[in-house]
Amino acid sequence: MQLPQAFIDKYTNLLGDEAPAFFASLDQDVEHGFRLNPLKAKYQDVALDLHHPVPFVQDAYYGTVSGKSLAHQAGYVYSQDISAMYVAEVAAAQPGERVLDLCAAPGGKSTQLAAQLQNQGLLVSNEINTKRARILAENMERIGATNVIVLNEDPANMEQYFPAYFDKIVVDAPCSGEGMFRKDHNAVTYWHEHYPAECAVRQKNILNSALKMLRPGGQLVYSTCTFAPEEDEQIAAWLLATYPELEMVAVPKVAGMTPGQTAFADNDSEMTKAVRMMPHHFQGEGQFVAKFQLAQTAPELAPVPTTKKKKRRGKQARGKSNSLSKEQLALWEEFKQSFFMDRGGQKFSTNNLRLNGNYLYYYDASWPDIDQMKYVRPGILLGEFKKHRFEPSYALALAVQPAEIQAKLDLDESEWRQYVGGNTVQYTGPSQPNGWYLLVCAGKPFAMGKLVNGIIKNFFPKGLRF
Ligand SMILES: C[S@@+](CC[C@H](N)C(=O)[O-])C[C@H]1O[C@@H](n2cnc3c(N)ncnc32)[C@H](O)[C@@H]1O
Repeated sequence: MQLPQAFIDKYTNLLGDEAPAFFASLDQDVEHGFRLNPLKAKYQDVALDLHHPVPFVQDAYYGTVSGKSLAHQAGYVYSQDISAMYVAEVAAAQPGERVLDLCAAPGGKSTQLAAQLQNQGLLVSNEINTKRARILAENMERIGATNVIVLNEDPANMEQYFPAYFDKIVVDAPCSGEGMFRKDHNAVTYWHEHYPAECAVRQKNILNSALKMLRPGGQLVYSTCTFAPEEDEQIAAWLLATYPELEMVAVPKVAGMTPGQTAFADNDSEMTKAVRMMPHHFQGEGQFVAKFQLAQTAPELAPVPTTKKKKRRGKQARGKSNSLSKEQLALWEEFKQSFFMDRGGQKFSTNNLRLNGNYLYYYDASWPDIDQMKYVRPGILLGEFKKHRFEPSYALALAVQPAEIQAKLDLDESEWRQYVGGNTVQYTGPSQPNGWYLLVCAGKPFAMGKLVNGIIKNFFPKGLRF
C-alpha cells in the first residue's frame, strides 16, 4: 500500500523501533470475525464453524459469514471486525439500563449492546447521516431487538431531550480512520496531515453533547478506529481536563492489546487505562478504547431546557402519533388472536402501541417522548393498516420467537431461497387456512408470508431480496 509520506514520517517518529513492523502490518490480511445473536432462540444452532471463539468477546468467533446465508438474513449473526467487537464488550450494558449509542451506523456496537440488554431497558441508536441511519435501522430490525429506538439526529439537538438520562453512552466517533487502511486501501486517499486535528474538533463537540446526556454515576465509552494521538489519548486527556467529574476506568487488556500511551498526551499516566489495538500486535483492525465514569455526585451537565421545543422535523417525523381507531384496534386484535399463542399475552399490549400515519409501532409507554426528534424507527414496526385490513411487517417476523407463535409455516432451505429471492412458494405442508403466517426455516423465523389457497404470497421487502 502506498502510504502518504507525512503519515510515514509521523509514525516513524511516534513509534520508533516498532515503526517498520507497524507499516508492514498494514499490508497484511486482517482476521475476520462474527458474533452470534443471543436474542434469537437456539441462537447457536447455525450452520457456521464455531470452533474458533474469540476469547475476549461474548458469542464471538473468528471466520467469515455470507450475507446471503439463512443465519445472516434471519438475524442470527453479525459480521464484525475483531477489534471493533471489544468496544461494546467494554461498555458492558446491563439488562434494564438506558443506553445511548451516539454514532451508531451501521450498527456493529448497537447490535452488541442490544444483545447485552436482553430486551430489558432501552437502547437509543443514533446516526446523523440519514442514509446510514436507514441501514442502521435495517440491522437493528434484523437482530430482532424489541427495546430499540433509531434516531437520525445531530448529537447537539439531542441534548435538550435527554438531559442526564442515560446510564451508559458509547461514542464510537467519526475519525480519520487510519485503522481501516488495511481493510479499505481507499481510506488512505482521504488522509492528510491535518485530518486528525480536524476530526478532533468534531469529536470534542460530540463528546460535549454526550456528557450532557449522561446521568451522574453513568459511564462513557469513547472509541476510534484510528492511531492518531490527537483523536485518541489527547481526546481522553482533554475529557479529564474539561470535566473534572470524570475519571478513567481501566480497560482490561488481553493478549496483543497495548495500553494507551502516556507519551502521546503530555505524559498523563491515566492514559494507560485506555487500550490500543495496533495491527502489528493484534489480529483485528486498529482501534482505541477508553472508558470513563461520571461521579455520582456530579452536577447534571445538561442545561435545563428553557426554550420551547422545536417543531417536528424531517420526513420521518411527519404524521402526528395518535391512537388507533376502533376499526384499527379490532384489526390488530384479530391479527393477534390468530397469530400469537395466547393472543400474545402481555406482549405488544394496547398501552404500548403507537400509530404514525398508517404504520403501527410498538413503543413502550415508559420510553421518552421522541415526537420532536427526527427518527427512523420509533420502536418496532408491527405492520401497516391498509383498507380494512392489517398487514404485519417483516420487522415483526424478526422480533418474535417461534415458540410464541401459533400461525407458522415451516419451509425448507430451497423454499427459503425462493422466498428471499422475491418469489411465491407452493406450500406443501399440512393443510392450513388462508391468512398470515410466520415463515420459519430450520427453526429460524425469517419473514411473514400470506397463504392464499396453498400459495405463499411474497411479502419479502423488495430492497432486501437476493
Ligand atoms: C466509526 S462510525 C460508527 C460505526 C458504528 N458505531 C458501528 O459500530 O457500526 C462513525 C459514525 O459517526 C457518524 N458521524 C459523522 N459525523 C458525526 C457527527 N458530527 N455527530 C455524530 N455522528 C457523526 C458517521 O456518519 C458514522 O456513521
